[in-house]
Amino acid sequence: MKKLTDQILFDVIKPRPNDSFKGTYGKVTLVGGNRNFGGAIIMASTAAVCSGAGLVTTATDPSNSGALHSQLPEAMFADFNNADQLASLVEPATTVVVGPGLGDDQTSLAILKNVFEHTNEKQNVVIDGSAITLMAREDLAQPKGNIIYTPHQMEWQRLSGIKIADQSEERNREAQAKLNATVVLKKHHTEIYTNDDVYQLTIGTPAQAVGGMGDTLAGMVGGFTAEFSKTPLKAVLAAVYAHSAVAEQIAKNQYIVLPHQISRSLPSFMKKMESGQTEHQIGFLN
Ligand SMILES: NC(=O)C1=CN([C@@H]2O[C@H](COP(=O)(O)OP(=O)(O)OC[C@H]3O[C@@H](n4cnc5c(N)ncnc54)[C@H](O)[C@@H]3O)[C@@H](O)[C@H]2O)[C@@H](O)CC1
Ligand SMILES: Nc1ncnc2c1ncn2[C@@H]1O[C@H](COP(=O)(O)OP(=O)(O)O)[C@@H](O)[C@H]1O
Ligand SMILES: [Mg+2]
Repeated sequence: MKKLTDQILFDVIKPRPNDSFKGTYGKVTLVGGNRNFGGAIIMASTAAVCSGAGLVTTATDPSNSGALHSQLPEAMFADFNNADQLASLVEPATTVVVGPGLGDDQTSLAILKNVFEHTNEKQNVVIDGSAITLMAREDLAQPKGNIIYTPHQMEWQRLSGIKIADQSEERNREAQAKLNATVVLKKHHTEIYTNDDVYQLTIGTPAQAVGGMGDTLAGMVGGFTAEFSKTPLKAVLAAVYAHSAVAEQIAKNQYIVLPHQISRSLPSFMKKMESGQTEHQIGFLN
């Protein structure tokens, strides 16, 4: 297993070219947030915006529109029940993020199927939370695209059939190979399984063990893969590393880290990273 270091941040986060505009930094369409879990898709969307994605659209239950607009005016809203509109937002996206707070009822399933029918090989498709649970339960085929799963251990058990206690590197590798997808297996010291290698995060803190932390990671993976689209795997690794690096900094002064605090710290964190300073050399929050 290769240990991730802060080098991945410097490899990926570079100064932005002067001759660029929002279109340079990709489009992210996020799908999720039923009536009960609106917070999940708002946290994911916040992470995508704060990561620097050029354009972010959130397809969610209409009851979340007011909260989304007031929390995150940078994001556009769409009703995820409008099948044609949803399809038209999935098709042009650089990255689609589906699952945070989607829920697992029949409406959630219909929305997920619609998303899966409209992705294409050129896109990154981040499959998180309820979308993983639904795929496993309903035995849905994997959609087209560069697929990135972001399961916690129970979601990985559902998807791979490997019980949490049996989730060894060898067994996880076998399951990843069958999927032919990137798997970000979230836990303390998250592991990332890819077609070529297995990476391990060696940072991160139990102060991150709060609801919404994974929703935020899914949005960051969405934002980074859209913004740094020429190197999608490195973008995933950098997102995973940055998520915990920022959390560690915040946890120096806090017992727990609120997920949205990570997102809101990203612009200043990424500014420091573009100049090649390590997060240990600088107090980026100061
Ligand atoms: N504010 C919100 O709207 C929130 C919405 N959420 C959404 O709620 C939906 C359900 O997700 P949940 O993960 O809560 O529920 P799940 O039922 O999918 O998973 C939780 C179950 O897995 C078990 N488990 C075992 N190992 C675990 C591990 N390493 N990490 C987490 N759980 C582990 C837990 O004990 C629990 O029984 C998702 O769509 C998610 O995005 C959650 O993210 C919480 C916050
Ligand atoms: N003890 C821990 N140490 C480091 N990271 C943790 C710890 N507990 C949880 N996390 C991180 O928090 C996130 C939890 O994701 P998830 O369970 O999907 O949360 P949610 O669905 O509530 O947003 C993952 O990124 C995981 O790695
Ligand atoms: Mg989750």
